[in-house]
Amino acid sequence: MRVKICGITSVEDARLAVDAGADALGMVFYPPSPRHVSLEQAAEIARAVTPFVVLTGLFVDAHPQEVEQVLAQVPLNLLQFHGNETAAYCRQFHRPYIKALRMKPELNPSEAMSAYPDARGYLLDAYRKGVPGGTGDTFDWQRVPQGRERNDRQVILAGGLNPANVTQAISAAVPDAVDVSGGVEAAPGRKDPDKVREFVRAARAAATSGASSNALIQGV
Ligand SMILES: O=C(O)c1ccccc1NCC(=O)[C@H](O)[C@H](O)COP(=O)(O)O
Repeated sequence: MRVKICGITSVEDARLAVDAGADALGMVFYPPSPRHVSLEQAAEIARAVTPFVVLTGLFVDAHPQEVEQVLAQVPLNLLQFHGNETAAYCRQFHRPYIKALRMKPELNPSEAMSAYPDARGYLLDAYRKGVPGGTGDTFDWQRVPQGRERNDRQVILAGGLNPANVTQAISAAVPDAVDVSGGVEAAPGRKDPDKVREFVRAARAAATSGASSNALIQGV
C-alpha cells in the first residue's frame, strides 16, 4: 500500500509527511486552490525532500506552457492531471503521469481508464460539480473496479479519506495506493501532524490485514 499526501505547501509539511512514511507528495499547480504553490515554493520543497519520495505535480486543464515552465524549474517525478485532459495532452510531456477520474454517477471507471492506456495509474476521486478536486467528499468505494475490470491497473483511491475511514476504504476498494489532502489538514493548505501520522499508520495497518481480502477478490 502506497500513501500519497497531497496539497503540500511548505517544507515543514513535506518533511512531516515524509517522516510519517508517505511514499509520495502532491503539490497543486492550480491557482484557484487554497493549496496552490508558487514555483518558488515548489522548488524549495523539492530541494528539501529525499530523492526517494515521489514528487508529484498536480495540474487542472493547464496550458501546456505552464506545465513546461514548472518542469523546467521543479524536479517532478510524476504528473497528475486532474481536469478534462485527453490522453494526447497528458503524454505530450514525455513524463510518467497519473490521471484523476472523478466518479460521476454515470462514469464507468474501467472504460474511463482505458482511454489513458499509458497512464501509470488512475486516481479515483469524488465528483462534485464545479469543483475539480480536494472536495473532502467520498464516493461509493464499491464502484472501484476489481479483477478483470481492473486489469492490473494501478488504482489510487482518493476523495474524503481521513484517519477514521481509511481502513474501511481500503477494505472496500482494495486500492494500490491511497491519496489524502483535506482529511489530514489543520486548515486548508496546512497539515495536522497527528492526522498525517495516524493516516499513514492506519493505511499501512489496513493493507497488512487487507492482503487476504485482496487475495480472495483476485481468486489467488
Ligand atoms: O487539493 C486541491 O485543492 C485540489 C484542487 C483542484 C484539483 C485537485 C485538488 N486536489 C487533488 C487531490 O489529489 C486530492 O488529494 C484529492 O482530490 C482528494 O482530496 P480530499 O478529498 O481533500 O482528500
